[in-house]
Order: sequence, then C-alpha cells, then structure tokens
Amino acid sequence: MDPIFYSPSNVIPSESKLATYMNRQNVATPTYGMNAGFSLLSLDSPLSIKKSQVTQQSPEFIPTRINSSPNFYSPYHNTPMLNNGLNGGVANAVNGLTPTSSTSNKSVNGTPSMLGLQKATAAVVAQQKQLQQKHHQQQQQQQQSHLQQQQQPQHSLINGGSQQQIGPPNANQGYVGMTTTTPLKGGRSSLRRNDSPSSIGEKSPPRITPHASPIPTTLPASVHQENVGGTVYFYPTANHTTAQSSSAVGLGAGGVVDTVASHHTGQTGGASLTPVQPSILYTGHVYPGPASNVITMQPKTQLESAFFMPDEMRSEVLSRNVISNLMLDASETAQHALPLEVDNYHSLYPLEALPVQPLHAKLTLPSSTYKATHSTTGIKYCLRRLHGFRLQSTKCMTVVEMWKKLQHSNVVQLREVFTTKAFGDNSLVLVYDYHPNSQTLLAKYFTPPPESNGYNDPFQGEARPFSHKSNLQRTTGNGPLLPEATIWAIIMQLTAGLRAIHQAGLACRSLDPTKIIVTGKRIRFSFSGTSDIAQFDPNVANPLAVVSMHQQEDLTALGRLVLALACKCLQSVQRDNVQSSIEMVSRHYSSDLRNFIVYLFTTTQRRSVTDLMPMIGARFYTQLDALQAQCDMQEDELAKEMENGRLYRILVKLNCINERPDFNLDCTWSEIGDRYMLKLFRDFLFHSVTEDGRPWLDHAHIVQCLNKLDAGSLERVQLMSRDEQSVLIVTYAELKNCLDKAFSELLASAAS
Ligand SMILES: Nc1ncnc2c1ncn2[C@@H]1O[C@H](COP(=O)(O)OP(=O)(O)OP(=O)(O)O)[C@@H](O)[C@H]1O
Repeated sequence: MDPIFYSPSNVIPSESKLATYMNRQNVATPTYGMNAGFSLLSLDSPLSIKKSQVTQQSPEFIPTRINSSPNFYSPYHNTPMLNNGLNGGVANAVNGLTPTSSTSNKSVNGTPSMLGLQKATAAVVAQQKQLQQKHHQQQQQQQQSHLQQQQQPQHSLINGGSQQQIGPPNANQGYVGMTTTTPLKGGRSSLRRNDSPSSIGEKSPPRITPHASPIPTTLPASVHQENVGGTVYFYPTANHTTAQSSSAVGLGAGGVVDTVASHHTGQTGGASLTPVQPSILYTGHVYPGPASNVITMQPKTQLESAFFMPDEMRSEVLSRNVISNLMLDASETAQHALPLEVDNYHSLYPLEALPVQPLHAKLTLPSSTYKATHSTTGIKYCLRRLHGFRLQSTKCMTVVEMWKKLQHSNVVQLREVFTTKAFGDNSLVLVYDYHPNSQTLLAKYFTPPPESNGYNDPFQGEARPFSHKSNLQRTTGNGPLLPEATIWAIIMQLTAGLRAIHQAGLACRSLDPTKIIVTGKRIRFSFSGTSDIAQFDPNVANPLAVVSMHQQEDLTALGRLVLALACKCLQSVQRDNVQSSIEMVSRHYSSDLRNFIVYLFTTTQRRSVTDLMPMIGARFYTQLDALQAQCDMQEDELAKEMENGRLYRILVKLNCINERPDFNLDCTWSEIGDRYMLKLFRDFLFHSVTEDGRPWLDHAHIVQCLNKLDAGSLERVQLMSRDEQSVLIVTYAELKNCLDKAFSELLASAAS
C-alpha cells in the first residue's frame, strides 16, 4: 500500500469513503483537467470498445491479435509507443477532448487490442501534456468563474450503456459529469440486482446494509454526505471542489462517482495542470515477453513461446511431478511387504528395477531401491536398502561422512545412513537425493526397443553383437549408434563427477551403467559410497593406497563404459571383443574418441582423471554453450511463471473476499463498503459482455487489469453495478487499498 495515498485518518473510520477522501485532500498530487481526466479514464477501459471492435477469442483463451501487435509486450505507457504511428485514433480522440472515440482502441489491423488500449492511455498522457499547455490559461478562467455552468452541459448518466445528457440531480452535491458511452456492459443482465452503490435517484433500491460505513459525527463543510440504501457515501461538495482546484473532478452526475478526483487536485488549489507521469500511472512489472535470443531457440511460433513453455520442458516437469507423487495404497504396501515407516521415512514406493547384467558384479548383496517421504520435512528421498546387512565396524562411518560432504551436480548426494529392522531383517539403508523420472544408463542406451511386430532379429542384439552386416554397428540391437556429440556430452559429465570424487579422496568403485542415472540431460553417479560401506575392510593397512587402486579401476571402468556406449553394446567390452570394438570406433567416430578410450584402457601407466580434460578439448566449450543456452531459456520460463504466480496470488485474495457468505457473523461483509468495489471489479475483470450480450473474453484484459491492481496504478477504471444503473470510477490504487485492507481483515480474523 502506498502510504502517501492512504495515510491513516484520525477521526473517520478508515473504511469509509470519506476517509479515503480526507486522506487525499492532504496529498500533493498532480492536477488533472476535468475533460482530459475523463478522456484518460475512458480510453483504457473496454467499456469504450464498440461491439464491432471486439474480437472473439480463441478457445484457448489467448489473445489472437498478438501477431499484429508487435509492441504487445511493451510496458504500459511506454513512451516509444507514442511514436509508432499506431495511435492516430487516440490522438484524434484527445484532440477532440472526446473520451468516447471508439477508434482509440484500434490496433494495427483494425481490431481492438490491449495494445491499443495501452497505446491509447500512453497517447493520452502525451497529448495531455500538449493540451495542458494549450488550454492552461483558458481552463484557469473557466474554473475560477463558471465551473458549475460549464459542467452542466456535460452531465450525463451512464445508464445501461446508453448515453443520456442530464442535468445534475442536485446542484449542491457538486456532481461533475462526464460524457461517455459504454458499449460493453460490465454487469450481467441475468444477474441484475438493485445493488447500486451510488446515487441514481430511485433506481437503486437498497441492498447494502446501513452499517457498512459508520457515519462520522462531524463532517467537514467540504464533504457532501449521501445515503444510498443505507450506505453512506461522501463526496467533495461543488464549492469545495471549486475552491480546491478550478479543474477538480469530484463526482459524476447521477450514478457516476469519480473517487479519484482529489488525487489530481493541486496542492495549491490552483489550476496548474501537471500531468501524471506515465511511470506514476503504472509502474508495471509485467513479463515483457521472451527475449530474442530465447525465442529463436524455441521451435514454436512467437505467440506460443510467449505464453507456453516448450513442450519438452512441460512434459518433463509433468512426468517428474507425476512420478514424484506416486504412492502405494494400503493393499499394495502389504503386497510388497513394505513397512509403513522406516526410521524417519514413510510412504515407501519401490523404484522399478530392470533385470540387469552389470559390468561389475562385485556387489552381490541383495538390494532394493525406494522412493520415500521424510516424516518431518515431507521431502522425498531415494532409499537404497542393503538386505540382511550388518555393519562390521563403525569405522566406515568416516568414509560415509566423506561421501556426505561430496556435493557435485553429477553425483547423487548421500544424505544419511542408518540400520533398521523395519523390514523384518537387519537392513542398512542409505538415503540419497531423489531425482524423479531417472533411468539408468543401462535402461536408456542398452535396452533394445520393444519389438513392434513381435519379430526378433536373431542377428541383432546381445546374441550376436557384431554380426554379418558390414554396417551392423550403425544399427545395433539397442538402436542406432549414438551421435559423437552425445557421447562427448556423457563423457564430460562423467569425468566431471569422477574428478570431484577422486579429488575428495574417494573412488566410485561401481562405475557401471546400472549405477549411473540419467535425468533429462543430466548424468549422475548414483548410490555412491555403497561399495565403500558394503565392502569395508577395517583391517586394511594403507587405506590411501587402496583408494588409489580403486581410482585406477574407475578409469578403466570409464573406458569400458565409453566403449560400450560407442558400440551401443555391452558385449563390445568383453575381453575378446575389445580390439574389434576399438576398430569399429575408429571407423565411425573421431580419432579423439578412439584415443580417449585407448588411454583409459592402457593400464600399464598410471592414469589420472585430470589428464582427460585436454582430451575433451574445445568440446568443453560446446557443452558450456549448450548449458548456458538452456539456462537462458529456463530463466525466461521462470520470469513467465513468476508473473503467473503473482497474478494467482491476487486472484486468491480477490476470491477469498468476493461473495464471502459470512464474515464475523456479517453475511453482507463482502457486499458493502469498499468491498463492493472489489466485487464490481471482479465483474469488470471476468464478466464483461459485448454490446449484444456476448461474453467478452480477453486474457490480455484480465492480465493487464490484475497487473494494474497489483501495482496500484493511478489509472482509473469504470465499474458498473450489476443493475447497470450506475458507474463507479475508482483508481487501481484504491482498489488495491480495498483489497489489502479486506484481506488483512480476513487474515486477522482467521488468526484470532
Ligand atoms: N537417486 C535416485 N533418484 C531417483 N531414482 C533413482 C535414483 N537412483 C536410482 N534410481 C532409479 O531406481 C531404479 C532402481 O535402481 P537400482 O540401482 O536399484 O537398479 P537395480 O537394477 O535394482 O540395480 P541392482 O541390481 O544393483 O539392485 C532405477 O530405475 C534408477 O533409475
């Protein structure tokens, strides 16, 4: 909330209109000319859009006009928009000081758009500056001497969308009229109720409780009080308005209440017409649309990319969420003989394990893997259970601590280790980070695709890994060979992880396609440290020497894995096949890849993971570039979703307040006082209809209005009562104040 506009009032209840007015009186704000002020008002409202200009939206509820509006994403009131030649209609409207010009909302292709509306508002602001200079003197004279007389011909009552020129119902009320048309109806004819908040004579019978706005005991002479169906509204009187500012706009005739007028009343009471700066009108923080470097990365059209995340990213996120939320019901849990709780974890869910043929069959202990939820934090983890395992020595906890400290983006982090009897045996459980929708390297690259017609090629797959066809290796039983770039991308991630492990004084010891997981494009060593614990020997004299030996074994295992990946076949690394497999690599891939594999297979010399870096060479930059491009895209998606989250929170607030059936035993709470404005605003947002009564659905309208509400823009909005008999004119800043206040009341009540 902006304290400038909503400083606490001392005598008058803060929820009353008077309080709002009183607060405004003390504020030095720029002054608006009456006509210009109204022209500003109407131009940014869909109320001024003619039926013929309203374009039906696509079923997807996307503004379809975006392609024809290149500046759609320009921030509101962006000055350059004034110069793009698209706002001629607006200029005409302003020149004529006629806020009713329907051409103001036309976009390039002649259809109305929020761009048009934005431009209209921006254009008005610019035109306003010129007009203020031009008419400054003239207005001063008019306002000082004959304000009342000059206003009279302009008085109008917005009534059911038609324009009626009427005189002020009561001269003492200081009504200041406006001329406008409202082709779009904010109300719903089917829901017409006599619940108008403002005075339009006898047409708005009461629906509002008399206790809505407590009446202050003393009223300043400058304030007019009016009781409408039990709700008291306070307006500045004509005299006061005149005295305050010769150009002040106080209250619309009949049902038109301009609650913003005093915002624009000059402090000196003179007629200085300082326009509201665009930045003050709306300090927007809307998503400006995708960056050009990002949009070219996406296969979608500009429109799609602007609103929706790439399909690949969406399906990845969705499937991760689905998998992450999977749970067993009670009968399934019993069927799997799973305990309800294991230590601090519950909701165990077995992670599917494929029948595998590991390259390293050293770890023969039976084991199981589960997803489980932490009882306190609700965070999901991956539990690796070693069945029937007894810790021989607590000395191995030293190595557990070393693994726990190892943090790397290519290593699944070990969190804790505990023993348990919850499974009915002595199990050791290792708790790792859970990465949903992961699959092992084995499942991803070494599993034959399912046969479509039931026919199995006897010359393909594991039965005859290098068979009769001369170009067999181009298509193995596990599908076509991998592109070299993919192999290098895997190598880079594996060597990065391995380097971190070795530098921490540890060894992987299970560098095996069943113990490496792939999550999207990320490769991680999983279940690290399991071998260290399962095969811990407390009697080893020189643990450092053993680690060094294991590290050398890791490098050999890496060479075997890369060779298997290059041949897309596990049998290619069997002792008898290695030579022919390397020849095959020479034929199909670069000599760099071959040399890389040969280096790792050369066990006669001491190797180091750091020696692998120069072999990767400039490919490192390609990988870095791809990662940074991905970051750019994800950051852009984040910006988009951040805005969605913000708008969602406003909607939550609005809907918690609107139509609330009962609050502190007051069933009319949401219908009275300032909350009534929020209700009408909700109608304006979502229930606008075209002149012929068709729903007017425009996502851009909703987003734009919500953004203005969130920013507390000083721009005004016309709200029409559901009986369509009256119009309330408020700023978004006032609406925001109402929203904050009403929601705070709800929060306070909920907390008490
Ligand atoms: N940290 C993790 N987060 C999410 N899923 C994982 C994680 N680690 C492994 N997985 C998945 O769990 C599944 C089972 O892995 P596991 O290593 O138990 O396979 P396995 O074939 O049973 O191996 P083993 O024969 O050694 O028990 C695999 O699909 C793997 O992708």
